[in-house]
Amino acid sequence: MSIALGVKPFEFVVFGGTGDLAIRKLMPALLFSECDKRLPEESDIIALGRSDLSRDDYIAMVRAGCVKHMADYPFSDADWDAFSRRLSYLQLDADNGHDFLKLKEILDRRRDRVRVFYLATHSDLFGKIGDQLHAAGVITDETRIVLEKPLGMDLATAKQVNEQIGRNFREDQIFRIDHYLGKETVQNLMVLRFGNSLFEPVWHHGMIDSVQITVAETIGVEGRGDYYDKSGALRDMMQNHLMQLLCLVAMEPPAHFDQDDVRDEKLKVLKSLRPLSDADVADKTVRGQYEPGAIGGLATPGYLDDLAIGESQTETFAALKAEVENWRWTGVPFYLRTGKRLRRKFSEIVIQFKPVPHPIFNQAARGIKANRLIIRLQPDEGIKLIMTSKVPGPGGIRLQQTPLNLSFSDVFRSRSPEAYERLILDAVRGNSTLFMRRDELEASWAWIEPILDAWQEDQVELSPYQGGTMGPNASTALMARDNRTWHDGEET
Ligand SMILES: NC(=O)C1=CN([C@@H]2O[C@H](COP(=O)(O)OP(=O)(O)OC[C@H]3O[C@@H](n4cnc5c(N)ncnc54)[C@H](OP(=O)(O)O)[C@@H]3O)[C@@H](O)[C@H]2O)C=CC1
Ligand SMILES: O=C1O[C@H](COP(=O)(O)O)[C@@H](O)[C@H](O)[C@H]1O
Repeated sequence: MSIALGVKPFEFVVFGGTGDLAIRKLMPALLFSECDKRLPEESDIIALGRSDLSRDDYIAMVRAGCVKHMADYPFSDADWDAFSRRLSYLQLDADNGHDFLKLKEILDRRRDRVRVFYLATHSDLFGKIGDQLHAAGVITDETRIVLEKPLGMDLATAKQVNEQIGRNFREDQIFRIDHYLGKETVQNLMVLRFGNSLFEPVWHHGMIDSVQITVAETIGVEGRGDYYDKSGALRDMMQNHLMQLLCLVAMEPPAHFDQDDVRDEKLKVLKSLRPLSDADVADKTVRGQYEPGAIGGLATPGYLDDLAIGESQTETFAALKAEVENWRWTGVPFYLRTGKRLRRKFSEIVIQFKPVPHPIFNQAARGIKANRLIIRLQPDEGIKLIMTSKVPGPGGIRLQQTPLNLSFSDVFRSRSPEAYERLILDAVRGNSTLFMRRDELEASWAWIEPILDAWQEDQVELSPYQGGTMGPNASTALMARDNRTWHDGEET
């Protein structure tokens, strides 16, 4: 491997450098890039936080995080030495303009480098940090700002943050991250659709019955309870990751794989979503909260126990039915669900095709279903096409569902990079194809908003579910009303 193409020497400045995201994801991603020799020699990482830490303290903190979170791919001493030489720590409070002048002093020593300000803090600090960076005079032409999700808590606050950031940065300098877009399999979804001639001709309401998107987690809130209890599954996962996946499945082929064309097409999908009335929210959405249960034979606490609180109306599970109102997708429901403390960790997109128009093999009598394309995002990344085949034998024609299976780990034997590795380097490059544009983000909030409002007013009951199940009964009922069932990731 050699230095990643188009990556110029950079200063990577992480606000929230002591936080969970930085320690668990960002630093390991940068270290992975170091191990792969993708980072230019003259590039440094400056972590910022309010904690009073020496450089050595901070380096020890990052090392412990990398050892823990890169356990499957241990790094060498030489890689660690090269990486840790790049690291420094500066105590900085977003409220303190003087701290930003100290940052400026450091940055002024390396004026010619690309500057990436990565905001891994709560989004209510974004506007203030942008203003402080401007006041300190550290925003150059070659500066990018990366904004973590969720950006805002609803449409109004998202617009407000966008306005605040827009005061100091041009849109092409702003990188709104959704780490799902950096996942290899999510990018592969675009390649599957637009790099093969096979799928596009069948990718429409004439051939497709329905689409399911599931992001199931076994973990609970894992020490992020303060954040999570104000956010919930709808803001934490649905508004961003699952909506982005829906866009990638539903969008028209862009003319080019570039930042404007791809994002224009995703925006069109969001604008085509059928708006939800109060009655729709009651009928087409489900909110749940996990109770004590068991996963893989181990007892798991309930959400209230995890947070050590007596009461909360925050959802840890969300499911909904969306409809894309355009020529391609008319009449095709998109079912989306996500939740914590579910039976298994898996993320997948299931394209359910329609049955053959005229059955000659008496499929129904044999329980044979129509074709299904299962795009497995994680774990065991791959693609499975469920086909109907003849069981070998001289007797009559007996049918069986069989998978055509493409496992990425079998075919591509190299390590599959973490989403943040790709996205961080894309931000350095200034390539925002895999980041959300302002209009896209706001369109997504606008569609979700009626659900947020109705749930806030308790118009949809918060249904409990046992940890280790696949969510509340109401989620099964959402599908059953349409004579469908969730695909729980276990069939052939
Ligand atoms: N953790 C995760 O898995 C994910 C997180 N995110 C998003 O990333 C962001 C950060 O999340 P996470 O790391 O979990 O949060 P944490 O609470 O773990 O970390 C917050 C960070 O912000 C810093 N901070 C807080 N207030 C200030 C301030 N006034 N001035 C300067 N720094 C400040 C803290 O510094 P210190 O403690 O030193 O004061 C700390 O480094 C959030 O927006 C979250 O939604 C997105 C996807 C996944
Ligand atoms: O953004 C988030 O994503 C993680 C799930 O990410 P994955 O890459 O492990 O699928 C989720 O746990 C977290 O709550 C959320 O903020």
